[in-house]
Amino acid sequence: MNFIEMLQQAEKLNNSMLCVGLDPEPSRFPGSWRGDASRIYDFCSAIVDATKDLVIAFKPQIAYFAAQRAEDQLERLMAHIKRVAPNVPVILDAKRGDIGSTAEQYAREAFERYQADAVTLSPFMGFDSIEPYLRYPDKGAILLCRTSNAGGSDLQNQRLADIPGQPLLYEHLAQLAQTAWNRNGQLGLVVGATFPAEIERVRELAPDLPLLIPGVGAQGGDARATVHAGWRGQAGRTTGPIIVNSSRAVLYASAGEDFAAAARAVALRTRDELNQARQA
Ligand SMILES: O=C(O)c1cc(=O)[nH]c(=O)n1[C@@H]1O[C@H](COP(=O)(O)O)[C@@H](O)[C@H]1O
Repeated sequence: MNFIEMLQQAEKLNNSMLCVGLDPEPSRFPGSWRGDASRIYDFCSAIVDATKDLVIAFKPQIAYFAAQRAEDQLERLMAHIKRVAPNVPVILDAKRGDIGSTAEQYAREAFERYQADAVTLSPFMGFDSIEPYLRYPDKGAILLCRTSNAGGSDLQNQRLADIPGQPLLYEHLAQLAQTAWNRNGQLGLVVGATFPAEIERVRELAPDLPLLIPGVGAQGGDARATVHAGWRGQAGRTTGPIIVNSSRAVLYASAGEDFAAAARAVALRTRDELNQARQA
């Protein structure tokens, strides 16, 4: 089963568009685990166990592991997710982007070492920096397009005068990902929940692609507006799935021993809020 099929299956099985982001910060761990980087696996696997029936995907952010010299714990966590939630795809958030020969190594890291089902990529270096990931036909490659941060506008909202129609950079990217770059149907796009109008524009330009939408929860993105802008059921359209990520709001819902139950409660509430927006 390829990444897109896995997404469709998990969406249906768990009735969910919610992705729980795994961004472990030891300083925010509960009780006696606080500050202890050796507990990263224990913390994340408890979150996975508590939410695995509520999500369309999990998204570990590699920097949180690498910064703590905890890559071995990330390997164990990936294996754990495959064991306890084999139907839930895992997106390794690494935002890689480099020349082809180096990209080959990053692709090996994501897909062979960590066994990720998809990886996030920065498309700034162009198609030959993306192509090595497309050699893994069952895997997904999700390109940054219109990111959730304020500085995303610095480049992504610039107009490209030399391209017919003079699109904004993020619009051009969405168009390329929907068409010429999407050789094997593996691509997806990142669009921030903090910019619903841009989600709608990307959805217009890339109707078939999965959209990874971070920014609900801690960054204040509106779940309802996100679904209205990006979900497939609107106005009779059939479009790719949306994967709405929340990390800190779920992970750190409680600083006490009840952290996993509290994470589950927030994940459940967010999943239901997203689902309700499909009806309204
Ligand atoms: O690619 C991403 O996942 C990403 C893209 C983007 O535009 N904005 C963004 O916040 N992210 C990631 O999504 C997560 C958001 O975390 P919270 O703000 O805690 O929900 C972090 O892991 C970010 O690195």
